[in-house]
Amino acid sequence: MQHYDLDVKVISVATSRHGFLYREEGLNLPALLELATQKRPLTEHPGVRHWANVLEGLQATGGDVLAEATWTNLRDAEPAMSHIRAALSQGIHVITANKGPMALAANELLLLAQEHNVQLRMESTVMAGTPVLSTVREGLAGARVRAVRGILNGTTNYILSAMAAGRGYAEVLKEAQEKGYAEADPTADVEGYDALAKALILAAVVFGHTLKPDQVKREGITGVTKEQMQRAVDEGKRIKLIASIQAVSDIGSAPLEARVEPVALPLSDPLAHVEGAMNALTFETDTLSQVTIIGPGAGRLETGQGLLADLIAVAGALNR
Ligand SMILES: NC(=O)C1=CN([C@@H]2O[C@H](COP(=O)(O)OP(=O)(O)OC[C@H]3O[C@@H](n4cnc5c(N)ncnc54)[C@H](OP(=O)(O)O)[C@@H]3O)[C@@H](O)[C@H]2O)C=CC1
Ligand SMILES: N[C@@H](CC=O)C(=O)O
Repeated sequence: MQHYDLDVKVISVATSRHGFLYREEGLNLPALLELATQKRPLTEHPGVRHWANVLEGLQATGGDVLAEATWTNLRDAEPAMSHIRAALSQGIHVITANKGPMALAANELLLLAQEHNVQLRMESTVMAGTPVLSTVREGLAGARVRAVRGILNGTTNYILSAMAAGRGYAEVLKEAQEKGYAEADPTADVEGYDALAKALILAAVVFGHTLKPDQVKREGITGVTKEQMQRAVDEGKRIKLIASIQAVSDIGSAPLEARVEPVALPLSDPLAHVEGAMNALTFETDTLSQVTIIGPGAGRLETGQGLLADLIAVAGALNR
């Protein structure tokens, strides 16, 4: 991190099986990874304090930044919601890849961050490390976004791309899970809930609106048959899971119309050519017409990139 003049010390690590570990002088990450690989308790790391309960550990210790990457829960966003609320209330900056709290309560949590004078950043929640949210926040500052439309789930795009090449659904889903693209429960991917969550996050970040999950029309890809895929290919089309949001009128705070559904796209549509775990999002703006961002939408390294960019942004603000 020399390039950024940044010296990062990881003082806590928490997981559901190992609880919350803390060492003020910093943890030895290669040693922790080695323990995890050997399926040994992380408490074997020398000199750590330990809490079985993550929230108790967090409240008893502290730090500058919490990186929240527990599993995404789109029903009530727990346990991440409690972790994020606790950290922000303690004056700790939060960076997160977790879609649950951002989909259900982005505006409320951003307000909480503001009240405590800390940052809440969430780049990885939409298109993993591909910089969509920072583009909206910084690159498109001042432009009016009228609509967004794109491919927001890597797992389903990976499955649909392979099915278009003649492969079977179940085999490819297993592959997407092995590659770390799918959610802990892949129903969230294939039934369109993950793309819906990202649409809710975009509604909050791009349009400043809080949409509820039942305000988004949702259809996943489990109903897409091999025959439909083949027919689309024969007609020069590709079936993609498309998420779209648009303001219903041009007036400032107009309500939004949002949907997630499989669509047969003609090859003249750039989204038809987005393959595998790649994602893409087109912003319809008043000043630049269309701006499209294409990049990896899933994967552990790709998600880590988004968290790293958020961490560097938080550190940059701390150093000013
Ligand atoms: N993978 C991807 O492509 C992307 C993922 N994301 C999001 O990033 C997050 C992490 O993804 P991924 O690493 O793939 O997910 P995993 O399901 O592989 O890991 C989730 C982690 O959360 C830990 N955990 C669960 N409950 C708790 C708890 N109560 N307290 C502390 N830790 C807990 C688990 O601990 P343990 O190991 O002990 O079970 C596990 O280490 C998810 O929210 C996901 O939706 C976002 C964009 C892309
Ligand atoms: N399961 C998600 C991971 C990233 O958000 C996906 O497949 O896109």
